[in-house]
Amino acid sequence: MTSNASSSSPHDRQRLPEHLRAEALMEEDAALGLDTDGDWDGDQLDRSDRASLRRVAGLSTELEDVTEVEYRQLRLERVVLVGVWTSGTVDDAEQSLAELAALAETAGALVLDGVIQRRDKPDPATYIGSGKAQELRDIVVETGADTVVCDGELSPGQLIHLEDVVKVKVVDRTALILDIFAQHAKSREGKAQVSLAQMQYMLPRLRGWGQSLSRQMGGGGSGSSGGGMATRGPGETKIETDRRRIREKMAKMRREIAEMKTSRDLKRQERKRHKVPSVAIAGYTNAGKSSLLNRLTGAGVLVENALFATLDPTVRRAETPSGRVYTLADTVGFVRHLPHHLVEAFRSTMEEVGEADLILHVVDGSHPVPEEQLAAVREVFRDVGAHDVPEIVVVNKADAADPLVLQRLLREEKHAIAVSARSGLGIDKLLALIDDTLPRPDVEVEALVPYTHGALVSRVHASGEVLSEEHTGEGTLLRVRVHEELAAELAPFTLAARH
Ligand SMILES: Nc1nc2c(ncn2[C@@H]2O[C@H](COP(=O)(O)OP(=O)(O)OP(=O)(O)O)[C@@H](O)[C@H]2O)c(=O)[nH]1
Ligand SMILES: [Mg+2]
Repeated sequence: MTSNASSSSPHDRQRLPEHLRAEALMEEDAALGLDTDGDWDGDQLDRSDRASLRRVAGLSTELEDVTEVEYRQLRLERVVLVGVWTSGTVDDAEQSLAELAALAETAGALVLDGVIQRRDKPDPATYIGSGKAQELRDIVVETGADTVVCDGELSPGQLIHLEDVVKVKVVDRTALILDIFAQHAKSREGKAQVSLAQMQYMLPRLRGWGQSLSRQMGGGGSGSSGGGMATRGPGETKIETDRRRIREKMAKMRREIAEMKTSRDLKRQERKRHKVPSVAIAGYTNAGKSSLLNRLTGAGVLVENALFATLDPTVRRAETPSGRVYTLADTVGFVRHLPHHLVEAFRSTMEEVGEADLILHVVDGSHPVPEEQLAAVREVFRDVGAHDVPEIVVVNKADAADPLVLQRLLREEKHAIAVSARSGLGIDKLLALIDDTLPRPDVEVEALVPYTHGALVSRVHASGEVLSEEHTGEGTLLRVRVHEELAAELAPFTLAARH
């Protein structure tokens, strides 16, 4: 925990509504004198320095037990963000950092500051370069941050070197996203997928995270504060045992995930056999996918102004205005530079998208450049073989969007529609569009089904399209459009059929 004995702990503050949180932050900043005018004397530096050293001591990240890998929480509290800006405009770089800030907040952190460093490429040793690392150390001291979050994936070596300079914990974007996923996964499968990805990420970094050990191995006789921890002699062997046990655990987890996938595949095949068309809602994180699912089906799915609120695929039954039944699946949100381990771990979940009959690609219309989100998501579509599924671009949050951005999107995207899951604007049109785009059952049948065959009539309702229905003395007179299999079952009662 931090050593700032302020009245409200950072944890209390995180649960406040956003606007209040900002106020609370300002209050505390004022109380700590952080809203400084640049006045800085040696005494202050000394004091903060001591304070921050205490923090480091409290942040032992050494693995006590292999199970910690699974349950480890980053426990981010007060963070400073740092990005390396290698290409693109300054706007791009700032947006990327703003997204990192949103990710950090989602993980429960308080963002104190963010800096961008212009470089041709990240520094191989310290990511931002040793001079900048020193400046970053100053910012860390000044703000009282306990963690630095880097906007990229750092090598184990970069993490260690940067930690050595800034003297607080350094994590990268990948670790942050993994942490959010770990907090949000609910189902057994989701949890297993996340811990597999976490272990994969941790494996080469075990030494880096066990800070004292890394110093000992690399730094020689620096005699730094970590030396007293009980990892000296047999440290190397312990790490090796840890690695082996993690590998074994990973293998076991892979098998479990494969089994869970099998049972999900069976369910999906079952739906396919019944020819129920499937629609997948996919898109960038926080675009409003779950809100749209709720709006379209009345399902009570968790909606949160947080990234990656949804991690487990939710499948709901829905009906088109013409009464055709289809399944509607909510999916994991995507984000730029989704950590490779996660794409791998969630491949099976994302493959559902590839097998859908239609994708509702939801994009946040109130974002300044929704095109970037569209492109990032399509990259993942390509990765999981979902590029040839018909797609409707659903530009959501039309209520809050810039009309010019909306116009631009609707012009650029051929199969697009603007809606607001919140206000309901455009939802009727979207429902009609889904109806038009979903594959049609292909046989039109007229049949008189006796009342003793009520179940057959229900199935026609569920998977076919009922054009007319009349209850006569002899049974239900149906004019319907159904797929071949059902047409065969209706055959005994058929009056007329045409293709
Ligand atoms: N203004 C506005 N806000 C919306 C609309 N639809 C959703 N939101 C808000 O956007 C935020 C994210 O909504 P979700 O439905 O959780 O988004 P999601 O795409 O499922 O997000 P993840 O599951 O986290 O990837 C919530 O705060 C919603 O209230 C809309 O039409 N207009
Ligand atoms: Mg969601």
